[in-house]
Amino acid sequence: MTQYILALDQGTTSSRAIVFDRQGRIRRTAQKEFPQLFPRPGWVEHDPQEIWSTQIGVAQEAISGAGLKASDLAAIGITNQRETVVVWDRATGEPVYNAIVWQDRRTAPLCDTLKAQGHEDLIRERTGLLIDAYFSGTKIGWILDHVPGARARAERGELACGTIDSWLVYRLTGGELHITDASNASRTLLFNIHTGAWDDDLLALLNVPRALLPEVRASSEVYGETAEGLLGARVKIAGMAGDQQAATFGQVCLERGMAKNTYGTGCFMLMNTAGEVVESRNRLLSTVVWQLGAGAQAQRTYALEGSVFVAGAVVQWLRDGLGIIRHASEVEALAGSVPDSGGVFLVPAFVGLGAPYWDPYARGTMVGLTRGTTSAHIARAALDSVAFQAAELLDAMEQDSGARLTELRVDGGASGNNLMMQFQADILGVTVTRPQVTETTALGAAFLAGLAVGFWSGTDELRTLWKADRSFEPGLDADRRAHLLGRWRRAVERSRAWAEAEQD
Ligand SMILES: Nc1ncnc2c1ncn2[C@@H]1O[C@H](COP(=O)(O)OP(=O)(O)O)[C@@H](O)[C@H]1O
Ligand SMILES: O=P(O)(O)OC[C@H](O)CO
Repeated sequence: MTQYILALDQGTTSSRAIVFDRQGRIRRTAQKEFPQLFPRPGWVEHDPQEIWSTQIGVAQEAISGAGLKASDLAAIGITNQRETVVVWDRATGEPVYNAIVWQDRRTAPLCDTLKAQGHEDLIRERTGLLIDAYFSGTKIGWILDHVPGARARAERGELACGTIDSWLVYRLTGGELHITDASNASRTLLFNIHTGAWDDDLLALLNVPRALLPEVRASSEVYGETAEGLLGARVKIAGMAGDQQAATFGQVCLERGMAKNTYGTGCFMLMNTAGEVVESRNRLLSTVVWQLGAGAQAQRTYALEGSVFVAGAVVQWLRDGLGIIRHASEVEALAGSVPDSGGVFLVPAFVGLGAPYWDPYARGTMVGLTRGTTSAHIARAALDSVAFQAAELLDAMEQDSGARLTELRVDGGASGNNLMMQFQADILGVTVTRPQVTETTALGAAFLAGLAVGFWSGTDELRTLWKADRSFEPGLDADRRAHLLGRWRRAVERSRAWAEAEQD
């Protein structure tokens, strides 16, 4: 009997594969990092072949490491770094260019033009997004315009494009399926989140031929099987969602008003708004969090999202840029060696600022330094900055949704930092709860796949599988909280528009 689900989690810095059992517990994990390519300042690329080879490699390793065979798997679920796009030749499967990664800023000038032409309202209304180089649409246009012959080949239907989920399914099925799911499609700037279809006006605006695009499917359904010979037996591919949406599912935030925050490279807070697209007045995104059922039965659930570009990455900077720690895990002891940041505020706007500012020209800033400032104060300010950014997201989310949060569920690599999680609860004034399984992104993909093949009976069963590990209760009074947030906002103001000024 098939007792396991395999989740493939293709992230920004590594490919992971995790085997889950019926209790939602991890049986085996395999992970492999791959190179980040920075061909020019502000450009970030991945080699799509490397994405594929690391992903299939860890899948094989996880299955054999668990002492299993592919025939022991009930299904595979896929989750992925979002917005990153690949364009490839339909006949040969060869990419025509590297994957352009979500962090890549090369299309910022084009986005400025689209904004100046007044397209922001149309885009917000149809896609729930705003105009920013973060999303896939302008990246696809860039590849078509810069790879010789690509636009003509795309128009003749010879090329295919897709986010990383599409690319993996295409390769897993031996080129049989060219599909995506609604949660990934909703990050492209080309997808109408109300109708659940690619939008001709947006395709025309961004000059993307329809023939390039994948078919949009539900997040939980049997799409097909892995190709013969790939894993030893053919396995059903039955779940697909963008990583932040999958984490929301893995945290079983299934009710309206429930929210999760994932602390990885960046930090992404999503609040379930059920069947309603809530229009943000605070520059948050509205996004499809998952689609269950297809065709006339399609049921799309939406979320408000706040996207912060630098969270755990600020700790990497302390390690690699400043050299004040050797391992990310050392930051807690260093930051905990002082009672607070000693008045230092660090705004990690290394690649501009995401929500709610969306300022591509902001840059990192440190204020409040004195002769008494030490590396410990800087480490503390770095951890505080992650919590302050999340607090601004929650504030915006509560205003937009009218919901008052009682608990924030947290996950991701940096959520293991107890000092940071305690400060997060303090500065939010809300209980912060960490589950036993913090690999909730992969768990969510497993849940979506498992539901489609009847491995789990339904969402009620999933609710029983989620278990809290530790809760952090808020301990700051409201005045102190408001004071610290006020100072943080002053620091943010000092970081804004810096790169723009430099160009003048
Ligand atoms: N103890 C810690 N405290 C703070 N940040 C940490 C800690 N351990 C790891 N991190 C950060 O967490 C991130 C890795 O988390 P992960 O969820 O694997 O990210 P991603 O999926 O984006 O690659 C890194 O940016 C790292 O600096
Ligand atoms: O790969 P991660 O975990 O850094 O997530 C990246 C996000 O999906 C970008 O939108």
